[in-house]
Amino acid sequence: MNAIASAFERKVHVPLGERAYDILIGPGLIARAGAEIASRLKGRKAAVITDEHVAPLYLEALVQSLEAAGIASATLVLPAGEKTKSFEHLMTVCDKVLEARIERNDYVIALGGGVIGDLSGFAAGIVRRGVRFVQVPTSLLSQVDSSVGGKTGINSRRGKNLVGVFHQPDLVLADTDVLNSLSAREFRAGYAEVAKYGLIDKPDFFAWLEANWQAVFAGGAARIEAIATSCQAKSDVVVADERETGQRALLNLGHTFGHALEAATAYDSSRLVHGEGVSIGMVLAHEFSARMNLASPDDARRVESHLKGVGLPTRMAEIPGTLPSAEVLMDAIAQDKKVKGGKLTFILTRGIGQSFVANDVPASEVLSFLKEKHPQ
Ligand SMILES: NC(=O)c1ccc[n+]([C@@H]2O[C@H](COP(=O)([O-])OP(=O)(O)OC[C@H]3O[C@@H](n4cnc5c(N)ncnc54)[C@H](O)[C@@H]3O)[C@@H](O)[C@H]2O)c1
Ligand SMILES: O=C(O)C(=O)C[C@@H](O)[C@H](O)[C@H](O)COP(=O)(O)O
Ligand SMILES: [Zn+2]
Repeated sequence: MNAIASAFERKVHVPLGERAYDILIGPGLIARAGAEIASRLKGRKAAVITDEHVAPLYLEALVQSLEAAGIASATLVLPAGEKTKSFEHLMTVCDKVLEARIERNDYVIALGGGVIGDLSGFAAGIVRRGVRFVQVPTSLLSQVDSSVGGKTGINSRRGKNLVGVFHQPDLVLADTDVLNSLSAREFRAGYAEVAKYGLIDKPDFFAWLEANWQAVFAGGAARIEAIATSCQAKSDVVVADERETGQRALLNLGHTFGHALEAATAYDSSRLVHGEGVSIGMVLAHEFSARMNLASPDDARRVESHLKGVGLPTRMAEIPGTLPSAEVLMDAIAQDKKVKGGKLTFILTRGIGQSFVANDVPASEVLSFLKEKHPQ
């Protein structure tokens, strides 16, 4: 059992009382996963859930590392892509966890991106009314966002992430080596959520990204720095408002529009992936804020210029295929979990790094804005 950390490793602690946990970020963590889990937690059985892209690359190494630490594992390999966040696959995961006789102190381990993390975390939250959960995030998006904070769930045909529970992980192991096998498109999609933290309330981080994004894409110290800064930013927000009764909604910057676009493309990852929807959504949120005279249009131009510069889509017109009408997009927005008393909540901004939660946003303003921006 080798539990020696790399000199580059970073740790972010999420201080949530009895639900507190560590996020370890750095190279070589899959090989050390068994040792890290066994040194912190008691269970000796795991159900490892992964997808068909990640399994051939990293499943065996994880299973061996668990075995070396005395943790026996059952494995389940699911299809890759957003459509896997479904009731059908939730049943398959729950059944695998029960078949493997995972007890409450044993683990569900999610090895993969946010799709596998959200789905497996949901299963871990409901099987036996909650078993332990370890995240081994393998996409940039899952390392900077979805593995942290305990939001789990699946999509419904009525909208994105509409069925789920809060279930915090017990440990997050973000092995930065595995990002080298991620496609350029998926790396960019994850980067949208990194930029999001700057745009919420860290203007200096956004400026740092504008200057250093090429180093972040290249790997090495700048990448680890960006991941650790993102995890710390997310942890701070989650600790202040774990169940999104208020300020956690800031993490939804760009998501009200983005989620409507994901639903409008029927969660077809070949047309739009989550981070791309967030990129387009963040530009729309900045433009809408300018239209409401809350922010300067220059800020929206700056956001678009950076996201476009790294190769992300920033306009609805860039989504392949035909989009439904602005009215249909509004229907999806009406299902958003932030809606209160039928009134829309949006994350708007007064400028770069000055986002705020706006309740009671007039639906008529949003509709006419969407009609203006709609490509067809
Ligand atoms: N729970 C949360 O707080 C939260 C936060 C943000 C996003 N999300 C959710 O996360 C999902 C998006 O996550 P994602 O972008 O990771 O998508 P994903 O899980 O679909 O992963 C993206 C693609 O990359 C592949 N992949 C993952 N790691 C790889 C690796 N190391 N090498 C090669 N291929 C790899 C996957 O197989 C998949 O094809 C969405 O469903 C979104 O709603 C949840
Ligand atoms: O953790 C959060 O809170 C977030 O909003 C993070 C988002 O990046 C993420 O996409 C989340 O799944 C969206 O949550 P939802 O409640 O809008 O479904
Ligand atoms: Zn997101």
